[in-house]
Amino acid sequence: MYSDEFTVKENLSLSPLLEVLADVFHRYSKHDPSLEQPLRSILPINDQQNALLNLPCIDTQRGYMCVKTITSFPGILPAIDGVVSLFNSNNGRLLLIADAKEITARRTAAVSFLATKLLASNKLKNENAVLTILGCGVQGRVHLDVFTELFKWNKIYLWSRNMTHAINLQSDYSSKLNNIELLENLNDNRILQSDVICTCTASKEALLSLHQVKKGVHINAVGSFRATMRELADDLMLSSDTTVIVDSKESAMKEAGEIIQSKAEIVAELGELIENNEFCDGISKDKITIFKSVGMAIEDLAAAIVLYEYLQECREK
Ligand SMILES: NC(=O)C1=CN([C@@H]2O[C@H](COP(=O)(O)OP(=O)(O)OC[C@H]3O[C@@H](n4cnc5c(N)ncnc54)[C@H](OP(=O)(O)O)[C@@H]3O)[C@@H](O)[C@H]2O)C=CC1
Ligand SMILES: O=C(O)C1=NCCCC1
Repeated sequence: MYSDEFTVKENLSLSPLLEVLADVFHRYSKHDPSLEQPLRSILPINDQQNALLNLPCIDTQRGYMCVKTITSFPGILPAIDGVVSLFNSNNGRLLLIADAKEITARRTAAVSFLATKLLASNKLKNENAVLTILGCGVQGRVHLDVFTELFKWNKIYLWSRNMTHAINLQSDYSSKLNNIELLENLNDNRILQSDVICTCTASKEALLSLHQVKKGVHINAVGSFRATMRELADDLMLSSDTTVIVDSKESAMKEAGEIIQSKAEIVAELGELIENNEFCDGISKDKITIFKSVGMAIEDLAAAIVLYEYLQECREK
């Protein structure tokens, strides 16, 4: 079975995806032996900027194995291209090949939302909550999509290095959302109003420092996945007001520029927060929470399972 970009978009529902993501993140952080995920390989190509990535994992509890093979060519659109392959872990049969662009986009934004729910649930109870998205490429767009499908924000601010990209995104949403405003630069004081910020850029220099955000803000830092990339400044990473959570400690220490360069302490993995209300409730409202993701194979596995099982159900009807 092959699912193209359009099929993935139409059939990968967020609600079951969030459930399966929570389960695999929880089991990953518990070192559940039925879930195996080695470190992914990132093979740089010539100039060190482009890369071939391979992300495998096996989930014998659910009976699936998954491998995503993608290229990352920042600057050539789409920057990410490739496929996700899902197999049966009991008999080795290939079950599904799906477009990796759409799976990567949606599962990454869904993970950011899951982190926001766990670390900033108080913000999602506030009807005046403000969302800011930095970077209006594929990830910025899908973060806007997912974050507005799952929550009603009072105000949304968009910024992109190339302002036209932010204008285009605002305009594409104009029939659905009339509360989007543009930020012309990152010194704009309106960033200080943000309750949740998603940084979705391929930047190599910090875009956000401590003085640009308010106490109690939650940040999903999505963009960096190399030691040389970063979106957040050292003072933000190292402040005594900041709690840093990552998707995987092993991956973050190898791939997350902010963590490697600042040497910030990682307080926990996202999976450790699931079913741990004590930890989440214990984070003071004044704490800045940062969820730094680099991306993991189990996220693609979760998306491929949800998609495959839904498509099977449709076939059987
Ligand atoms: N954590 C995870 O799981 C995942 C992380 N990623 C990473 O997220 C980032 C965004 O991916 P994606 O949206 O697919 O890529 P796109 O190529 O679609 O978009 C790139 C974005 O980065 C911005 N950008 C690039 N360079 C700079 C810079 N020096 N300063 C500020 N902004 C910059 C661009 O701004 P503009 O267009 O306005 O110039 C654009 O908004 C990438 O680094 C990607 O590798 C991707 C998938 C999963
Ligand atoms: O997890 C992924 O998939 C990716 N992570 C970093 C950038 C490329 C895609």
